[in-house]
Amino acid sequence: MLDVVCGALIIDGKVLIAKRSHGASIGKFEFPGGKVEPGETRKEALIREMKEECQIDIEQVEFLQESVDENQNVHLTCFTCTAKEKPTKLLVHSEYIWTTPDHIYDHDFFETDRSLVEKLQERWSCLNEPKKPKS
Ligand SMILES: Nc1nc2c([nH]c(=O)n2[C@H]2C[C@H](O)[C@@H](COP(=O)(O)OP(=O)(O)OP(=O)(O)O)O2)c(=O)[nH]1
Repeated sequence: MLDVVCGALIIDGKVLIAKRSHGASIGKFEFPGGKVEPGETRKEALIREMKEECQIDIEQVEFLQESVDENQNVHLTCFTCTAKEKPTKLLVHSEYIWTTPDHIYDHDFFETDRSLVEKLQERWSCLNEPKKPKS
């Protein structure tokens, strides 16, 4: 089973989806991410993939949901995360779209991610609550 991690990057009340520019699923939208390498934790893998694919340092990395696709033989783990800066350069994707969970499937997005997107919808209002100042 392929161990894959992906990141729902949330900035300014929107989540990033990215279009694959190569490989088997070219043209499909996904959450950026990739395969976990030997010796890495899943969180470490996501931090590395977000740096490689989007040139950003992610923060507040929190487990969201996992799913198993028996057909593709993929175990997918999704984390929510944020960053100080939005990615500016397209490195391995051909397009970035900032959207909300309700509109992710307006695009040709991985069906395997359905349960991840549902969990993101459930958590969305919490994730976007303004942070209370510390007293
Ligand atoms: N990144 C990512 N992959 C996903 C998602 N949903 C989903 O089924 N996948 C699948 C597609 C691929 O079979 C696998 C990820 O493989 P990949 O080829 O992107 O991984 P990678 O970046 O490490 O690959 P590589 O090009 O370095 O070999 O997981 C998703 O939301 N994000």
